[in-house]
Amino acid sequence: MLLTIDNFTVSYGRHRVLDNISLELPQAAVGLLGPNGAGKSTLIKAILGLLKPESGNGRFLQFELGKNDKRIRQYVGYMPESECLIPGFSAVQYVSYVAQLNGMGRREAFKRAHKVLYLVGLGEARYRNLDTYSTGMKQRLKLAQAIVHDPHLIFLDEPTNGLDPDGREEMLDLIREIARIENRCIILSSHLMRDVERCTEYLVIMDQQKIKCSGYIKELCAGQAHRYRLRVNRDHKQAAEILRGKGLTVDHVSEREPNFEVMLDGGIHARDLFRHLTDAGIQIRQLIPRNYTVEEIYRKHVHINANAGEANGI
Ligand SMILES: Nc1ncnc2c1ncn2[C@@H]1O[C@H](COP(=O)(O)OP(=O)(O)OP(=O)(O)O)[C@@H](O)[C@H]1O
Repeated sequence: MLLTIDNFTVSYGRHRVLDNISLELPQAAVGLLGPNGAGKSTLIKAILGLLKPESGNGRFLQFELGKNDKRIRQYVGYMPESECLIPGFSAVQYVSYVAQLNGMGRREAFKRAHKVLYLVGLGEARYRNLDTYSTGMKQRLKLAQAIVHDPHLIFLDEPTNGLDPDGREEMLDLIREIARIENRCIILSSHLMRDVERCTEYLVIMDQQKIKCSGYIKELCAGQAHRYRLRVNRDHKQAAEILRGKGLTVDHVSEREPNFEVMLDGGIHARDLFRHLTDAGIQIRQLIPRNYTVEEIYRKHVHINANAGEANGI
């Protein structure tokens, strides 16, 4: 296990943000998904020892949380959501400074700083004063300081915040590249489903101070029992009507593609579909189990009000 948390409770004053949560994370690329204010950043800070839980304990690799904070931070990189840059520094000064804070010697720190700045695409701008950086460049710089000491686990808190669509795609590509490095795990916290879907394989959904669900995305999204996507050779709307007329549940009839979804339950078999449609001269080209999307999993666990769709990346 990468990380285990048992009965963590964290509050800001009287405001409880994590309520007795327990979690086990495998060595994987993990997506931490939840609406604004769900407690994602708070969880990360508590794991890093930046906030003290009122109760509970946990382990990161072989280290007990809360007792080995300095040691843990050598194995962990953190790209915070908030601004963490030092005004007046150049990028190379800043990143090498962070490397030294993580215990690296001065020479080695500068060497690594140059390397990671090239990796995140800031090689040409590495001597520039970071106050002159654009938002996209600052996000890349925050990523560079998180990986400079080659950590085992990298926390990425809302890494695409403030980026335009191109910048966002580039950042997600970069994260995927970094996550592919052997023995490297990431925990990507976001309220944007697409970011999590693009970069991670294991999902944790948080809402209202609780962990609502966790598991490998593949398993969470595995086929819904009885629900199939059906593609036909022609006139799929007529095909859908025919099956409805036979008492089957049909929905998601596509406007553009010749397909729709059908439930095979209550004693109805695939052969019945073939029979009903062949009688009307329509052939079935494909019949495949329909998987959940991450969005559907999310909606199952998190109440989304009508105006929050955009904020949740839906
Ligand atoms: N320093 C603080 N003092 C008091 N309350 C805080 C503090 N930091 C966060 N909170 C509150 O704790 C709750 C959880 O905040 P947190 O930042 O952990 O959520 P989040 O899931 O990371 O949200 P976002 O996606 O907006 O970053 C929110 O209600 C927030 O207002």
